[in-house]
Amino acid sequence: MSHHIVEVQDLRFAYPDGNEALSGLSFRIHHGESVAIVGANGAGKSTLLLHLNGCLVPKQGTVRIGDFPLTEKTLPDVRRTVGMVFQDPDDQLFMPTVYDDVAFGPLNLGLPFDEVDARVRSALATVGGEHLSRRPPYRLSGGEKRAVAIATVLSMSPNILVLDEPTSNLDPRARRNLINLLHGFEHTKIIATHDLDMVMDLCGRTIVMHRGHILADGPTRDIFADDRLLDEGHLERPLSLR
Ligand SMILES: Nc1ncnc2c1ncn2[C@@H]1O[C@H](COP(=O)(O)OP(=O)(O)OP(=O)(O)O)[C@@H](O)[C@H]1O
Repeated sequence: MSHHIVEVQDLRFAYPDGNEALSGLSFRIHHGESVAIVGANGAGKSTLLLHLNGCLVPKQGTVRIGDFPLTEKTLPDVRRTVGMVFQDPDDQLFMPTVYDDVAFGPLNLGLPFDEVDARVRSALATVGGEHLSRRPPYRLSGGEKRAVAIATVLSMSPNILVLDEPTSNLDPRARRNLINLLHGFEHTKIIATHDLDMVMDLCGRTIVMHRGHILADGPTRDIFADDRLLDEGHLERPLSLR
């Protein structure tokens, strides 16, 4: 597999109403990097992430995941490689029980039942959610739903984890647990977030988006030390740096 595990070149995207959300983005992310995507509301973060696991297939520009250019044909390969945790866990949980939700992906891969069961148990244990196994997802709290949504992705053993606003609506303890969990995930992580303190803690590299463009891409510490850049990107220094 290519060591440029994610490669985006001149990616452009407009929603059907003509709203241009991505105006020509290019970057490469290597295996094992932990990269934050930050920027004001409407900067294009979620739209970019949707292109990384093929929820949106590039029409202008290219996305490469490892050895595969992302096209309709390579979608199954890309989805096996990239695990996407959506902004709203309700978009990810739809089965009658937590167990069924976490088992859904591995079952679809055609894995034998024992292997599916082992993956479900391991993924739920990783997020501290074994006790939720038989519960209906719609009855869980926001933080519990988030943990289970992450388990549904971990059970697929992805090489790349893409998370959209993973700490939103989490209480401080749940947020800390999630950050610890993500520290333990050694593969590539790409995280869109407004939680700049989490970025300081977790991501060595930060990409700043502004109105569909990349405003800056570099070491997180350098980005957050640049007041002019923060101002231009409508961002504020993380609390831990004030
Ligand atoms: N379904 C849609 N139809 C039309 N325009 C959309 C749609 N979804 C998003 N947009 C627009 O695309 C642009 C980028 O939105 P996007 O959700 O990617 O931003 P974001 O950086 O993730 O924002 P936030 O921080 O608020 O989640 C915005 O101008 C937004 O209004």
